[in-house]
Amino acid sequence: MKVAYALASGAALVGTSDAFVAPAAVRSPLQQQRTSSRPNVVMAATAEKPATSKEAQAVPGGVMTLSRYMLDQARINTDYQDLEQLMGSIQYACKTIANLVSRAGISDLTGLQGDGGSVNVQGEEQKKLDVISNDVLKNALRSSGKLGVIASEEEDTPVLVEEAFNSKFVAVFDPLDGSSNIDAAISTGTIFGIFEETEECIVDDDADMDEASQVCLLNTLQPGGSLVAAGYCMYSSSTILVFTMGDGVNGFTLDPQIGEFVMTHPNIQVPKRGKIYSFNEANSPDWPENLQTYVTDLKNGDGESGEKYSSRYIGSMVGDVHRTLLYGGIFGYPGDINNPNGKLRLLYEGAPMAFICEQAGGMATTGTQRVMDINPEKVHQRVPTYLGSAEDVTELINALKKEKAE
Ligand SMILES: O=P(O)(O)OC[C@H]1O[C@](O)(COP(=O)(O)O)[C@@H](O)[C@@H]1O
Repeated sequence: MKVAYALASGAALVGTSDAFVAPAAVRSPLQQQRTSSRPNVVMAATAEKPATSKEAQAVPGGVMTLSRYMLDQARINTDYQDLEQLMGSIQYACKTIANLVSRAGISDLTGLQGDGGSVNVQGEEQKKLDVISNDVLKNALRSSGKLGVIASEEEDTPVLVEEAFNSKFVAVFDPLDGSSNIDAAISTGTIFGIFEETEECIVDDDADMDEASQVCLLNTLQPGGSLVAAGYCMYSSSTILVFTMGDGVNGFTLDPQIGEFVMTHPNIQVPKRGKIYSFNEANSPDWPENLQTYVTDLKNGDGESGEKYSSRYIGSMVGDVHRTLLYGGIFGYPGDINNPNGKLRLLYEGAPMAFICEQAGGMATTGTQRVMDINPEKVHQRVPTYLGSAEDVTELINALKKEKAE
């Protein structure tokens, strides 16, 4: 029996120190049974005394691999068994994409897809690796048998997974985020979000398939607050997979020697405040004046902390968010006079990253509301996104409330 549910928009933020926890009333069965499932080492970790990478890795008889971590979760809490299998497919896909990305220049995988290039539904030129990564992830997710519907940046519309009707999950993903950087071998990444399928998507044998598939396709349009898992895999000097299942955030580094993701970043906690801002300032002339003032103040040390901030911007959301989670500060892609909703896509960029950031003790906002509270209307809709340290994001929200120059 599956339970259809939706996150009550406007649910109050509970407890800023630890990651946001949806009020019990609106947590899915999978979300409700989470508290008791972290391995002791990670449980013992605190912001003050986080478990060292060595401690987190060291488990009886070897290292804490992602596979082992998920097996532990599924043993502790049977509701994780389906997610354990799904994460198996996701990590396989990320290892494959990591290998393709690292050999792109060697195996002629740089450059645009097809002769004369091809564009996706958003009019963006597709890189060869955009298309290949999309296929790798789609096939891996399909083979899990756990997915009914998938939505991808590289697919015009959500795709129904015929062979998995009566499945359990919906996956949304950006197979190769920051692909504009791929030919320069600068960090890129895969972003994914997992929702539970809603009741309406259970299809009886004699159901009208077209109607059913329409309903199922709509299943992808769920708010971030309904995510049951989200993560990213960064392809950079190391390949690091960071994810949450709604009870904290853990990071695993791909050890090429054993071909396994090994836990290296247990219980990631984003610092309460940072000293780095990360925006594409080339767009600043088109930004709202109060945002321009906010960034100028950070530069001059005229912000709340009185610290002079530094600027870092890779132009790959995964790279910029990963650094922000570890070092603190604020990353954003604001709306501006030309693009009121900015550039980042809500469903497979904004919402999954917001879930991870909140689970790590940070915040994620559009400037006026939690990114996680937005009910998507379109699969590829964009959303202004600011995320990072709680004190930095709060300062930004207050700055955006300020009227034109006082
Ligand atoms: O070049 P810009 O305009 O600063 O945009 C960079 C942003 O666009 C993105 O590359 C968009 O993602 P895709 O590469 O998946 O289309 C983000 O990763 C990044 O944060």
